Amino acid sequence: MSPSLSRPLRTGVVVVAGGSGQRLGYGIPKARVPLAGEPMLLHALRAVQAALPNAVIAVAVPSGDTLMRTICARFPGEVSVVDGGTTRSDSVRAALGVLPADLEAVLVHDAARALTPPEVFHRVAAALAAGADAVIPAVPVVDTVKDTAPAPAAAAAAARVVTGTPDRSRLRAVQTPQGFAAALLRRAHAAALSFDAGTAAAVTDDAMLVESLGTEVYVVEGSQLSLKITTPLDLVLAEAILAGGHHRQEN
Ligand SMILES: Nc1ccn([C@@H]2O[C@H](COP(=O)(O)OP(=O)(O)OP(=O)(O)O)[C@@H](O)[C@H]2O)c(=O)n1
Ligand SMILES: C[C@](O)(CO)[C@H](O)COP(=O)(O)O
Repeated sequence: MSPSLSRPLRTGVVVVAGGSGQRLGYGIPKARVPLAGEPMLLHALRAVQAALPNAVIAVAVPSGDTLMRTICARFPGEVSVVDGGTTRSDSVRAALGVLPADLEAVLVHDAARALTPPEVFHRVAAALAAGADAVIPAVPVVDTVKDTAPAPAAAAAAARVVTGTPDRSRLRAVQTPQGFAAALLRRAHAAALSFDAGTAAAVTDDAMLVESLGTEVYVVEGSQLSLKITTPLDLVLAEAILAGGHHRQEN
């Protein structure tokens, strides 16, 4: 923990939009896929700007994607744009590189979480201002979750076998924006440059990098509205949320 400050922190927001959206299967980068008639990235940028109007924004887009750069250039607000990388972490690192060096806090947000309510950004920012160095939003896991392993060859009818049932009350499904003391996040991403390919591929969020430095990561309440649009069904849900005006009512 850092000392609590009674003023807002100088904050940057990285929006990662550099993925290809294989699981959505539109054949174009996911952040360009229309949601209620507008690219997902535009929804995400509006959410960031509405929640944190003074934040400096950097967006990682797929390398060479001029359409995504045009979306950012037309956005009413200053947005730096950078080519993303092969992995999500590479994209975060690239965007961090174009944010001002004197920021105190950086939030990292997925463009794919286009409907994140302002309250979630505010909870993360408030925890950082109160002295936390790493903060993630999360929601309780509602399914029963099993640990599994490949099934023995004799069990030909099933591919996997259950090895345990974690206590669900302790589990959380993690979302973005994830917020960090800026220097800590830069250090964590610099350290990740020395990971071997397997370790790097297993990194799915920024908190993992900070955890590997031994820093405590705090959890604040996320939102069901902050779903990550990953599959076609997620897109149907996001369209329904917008059509029904549900995005204006948190949780
Ligand atoms: N090399 C990458 C991979 C992902 N992302 C971003 O990270 C967020 C979370 O990734 P995910 O939703 O998994 O997006 P994709 O990688 O595009 O999806 P898929 O795995 O289905 O291809 C998205 O906003 C995505 O654009 C990125 O900036 N650069
Ligand atoms: C960062 C993240 O959105 C937190 O839920 C998630 O881990 C991104 O990774 P994914 O593999 O693209 O789901």
